[in-house]
Amino acid sequence: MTEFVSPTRVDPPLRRPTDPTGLPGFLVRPARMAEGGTAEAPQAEAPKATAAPVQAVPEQANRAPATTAKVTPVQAAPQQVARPQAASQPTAEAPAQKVVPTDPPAAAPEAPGDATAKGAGAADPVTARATPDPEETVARGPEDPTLPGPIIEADRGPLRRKTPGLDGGDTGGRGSGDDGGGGGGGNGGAAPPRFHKRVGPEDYGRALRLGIRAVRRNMVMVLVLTCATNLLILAIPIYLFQISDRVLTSRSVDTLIMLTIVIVGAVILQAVFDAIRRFMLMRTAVEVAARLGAPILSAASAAALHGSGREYQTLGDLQQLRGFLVSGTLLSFLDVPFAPLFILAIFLVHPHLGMIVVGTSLALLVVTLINQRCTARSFAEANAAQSRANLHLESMARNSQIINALAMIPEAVRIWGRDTATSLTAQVKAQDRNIAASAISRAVRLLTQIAMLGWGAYLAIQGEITGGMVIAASIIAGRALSPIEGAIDGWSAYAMSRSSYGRITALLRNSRLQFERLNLPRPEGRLDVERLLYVPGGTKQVVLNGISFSLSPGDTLAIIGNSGAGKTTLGKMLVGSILPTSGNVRLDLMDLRNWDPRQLGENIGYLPQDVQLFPGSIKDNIGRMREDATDAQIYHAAALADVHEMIANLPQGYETVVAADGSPLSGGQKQRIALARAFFGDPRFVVLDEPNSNLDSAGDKALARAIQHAKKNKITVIVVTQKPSLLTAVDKIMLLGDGTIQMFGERMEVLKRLAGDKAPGGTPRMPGQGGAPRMPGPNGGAGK
Ligand SMILES: Nc1ncnc2c1ncn2[C@@H]1O[C@H](COP(=O)(O)OP(=O)(O)OP(=O)(O)O)[C@@H](O)[C@H]1O
Repeated sequence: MTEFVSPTRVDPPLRRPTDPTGLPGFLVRPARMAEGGTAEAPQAEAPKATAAPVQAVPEQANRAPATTAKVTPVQAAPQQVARPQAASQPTAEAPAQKVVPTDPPAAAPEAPGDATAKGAGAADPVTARATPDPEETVARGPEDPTLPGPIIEADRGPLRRKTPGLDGGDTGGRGSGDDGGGGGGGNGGAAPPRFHKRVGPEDYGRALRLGIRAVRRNMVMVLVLTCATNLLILAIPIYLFQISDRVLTSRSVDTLIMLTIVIVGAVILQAVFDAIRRFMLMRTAVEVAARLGAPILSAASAAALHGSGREYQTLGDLQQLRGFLVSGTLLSFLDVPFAPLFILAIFLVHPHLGMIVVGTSLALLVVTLINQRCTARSFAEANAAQSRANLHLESMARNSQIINALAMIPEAVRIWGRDTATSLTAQVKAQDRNIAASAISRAVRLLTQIAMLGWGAYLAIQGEITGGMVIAASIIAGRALSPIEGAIDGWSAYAMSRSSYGRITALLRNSRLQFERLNLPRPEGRLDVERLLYVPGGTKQVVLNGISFSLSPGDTLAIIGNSGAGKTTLGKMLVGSILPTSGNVRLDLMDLRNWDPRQLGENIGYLPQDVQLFPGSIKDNIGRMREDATDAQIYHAAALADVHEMIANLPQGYETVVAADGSPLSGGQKQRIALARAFFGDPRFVVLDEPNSNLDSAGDKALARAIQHAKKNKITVIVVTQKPSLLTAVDKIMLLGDGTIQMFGERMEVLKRLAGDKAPGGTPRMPGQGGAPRMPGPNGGAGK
């Protein structure tokens, strides 16, 4: 299975805690029924735990008093407690309605194409779990006083009870419709219930702090080793000094041997320490990349809600930072603080020589500062232009086919070349100055050594120091100045890494704290949209204005309207992929922003207008790249989108690998696989944006069946469409115009109002099909 970059949060597999097999619900159902009575008893005896979520939501309930009783999780709980008894009773009395669960192999050959059409057919895993099981009812006992609502356990989130009315499809319960849906447990059956493990909050600032702390911790050790290395560097000049001034004058072989042994030990130790600090820096770089990679990617994805996706480039910044941590430049920077120590040693040899080195160091410092000032802006320009070029490159890779087909290669290359050239020009400008600064610093260093030797010789002639001292001081001066020179050489790398670090910290610090959210019971699919306003960032264009409407669980709504009316934008907002400038989108009363994002995603299906599949197998794509997606769930979703037969005809079937451009699938096939992905896991609320734009008649039928299935299972569906054919499948229609609701109501009612603009043949003319639809008055029926 293709590895999918995972965010920092890792959710547990979608398995029942009591299900050691991990098989999907409908496969293990019979065994479960047998053990149901005992296995669930401990959970049923946790009334206190149930009380927690019940008390948690009244505030939400107050916001929409008219309908709270039906859908508020809080208030649904008592109903859930009562409902299974009521639901189980008729089922027990009417065993003929029981659907015997079947294995997928039995279902598989029959399911394609007619899985839904069979309705309550035994082979359909959807319906197999949709009917309450009398056996389970008997095992539990209809008089069971502890019958369930969702239970929130201390650290495992809401655990859905395995009662017929609550879990795994409660067609009976939901069929009545008026009981509030029983907490939204019904899902058509095949998907196992969700269990949400509570995980710590996604605090990017904390991840950054931990990353910095890891660097600091290692750096302390690296600094200790650097200190030791630099001290040991003094061994060679001292050795030279001792040889020339002591051994040669005393002609003592013993002293020579002793000194040589000591110096060899010091040099070996210095090499070992130096190697260890390099090892540590390398591991520090890896640790930083490992600690910050996932938070950066996660924060960049979150930031893409408001931005252009440019934040993804921050991962490149992390690479830059990692490279700097293992570079020689950093070692030079680390060695620079020890330069005063060497200068002190030279002072001890003779103050004049010390003064020469101090003067040189100051000169080098000035060169460094001038270099920094002269190159900073150019390096920043180079970075910015390189980012633009990279963005363009990514878009070229995505649109390679269009570029080829329309012979746009010269233009694409020109745009990339322009940004790259800007970047390179700025880099050359900065590097020119950098090279000049390096040359000056190197010349200064060499001149310093000449000055030291010359003046040292003079001092030796005057008898103030010995010849050995002159040579030793010259070597020490070289050691003192070389890290300064190295720092100047590597200034560009340092400047770029500093900018990278700035972008990383800005992203992680500015990202909204992803604090821990209560895992709610599975939503029923009630949607409340309140006064949505959307003005894209950096523009003054009002794309959506005052959009308010509500849908009950199981409602199907078609959004129609001319091109540019705001349909796609509204669809994106309804699934939380973009955030409104003001207003709220609530699923089961809770604002989308306040849902646990992972839980929300699992309960939402979305088919975007511009279908993109991930590079990976068809199986992975349908299963939303989840590692815990079961084969049964994937098959169920594929059967629902009627794509199983098409997949079966591919040489590798479900294991067929889809490339980044979607090949080898056709546009329609991609759309149907994306439809299967949208319905994967039986979400409670689905938005389909132009779902049939590429579909043939078979695809259209599959789509109608999927919508039918959604209706039957009380899944709320919104379809953005330009095609009249889909309107027959929906209950309600919304006409959007210039970002506002022009009409909203029951299908027939809206169609009648549109009928004033009839197309030949009596079909109401769709907006955008020539001629504007007749618009109602200012109070055009929009709203709840
Ligand atoms: N991020 C954005 N920045 C600027 N304008 C935007 C942005 N998003 C949407 N718009 C504008 O909002 C308007 C509505 O766009 P949207 O894609 O929602 O229309 P639509 O009704 O789905 O059209 P179509 O049927 O052609 O897909 C367009 O004029 C579009 O340019």
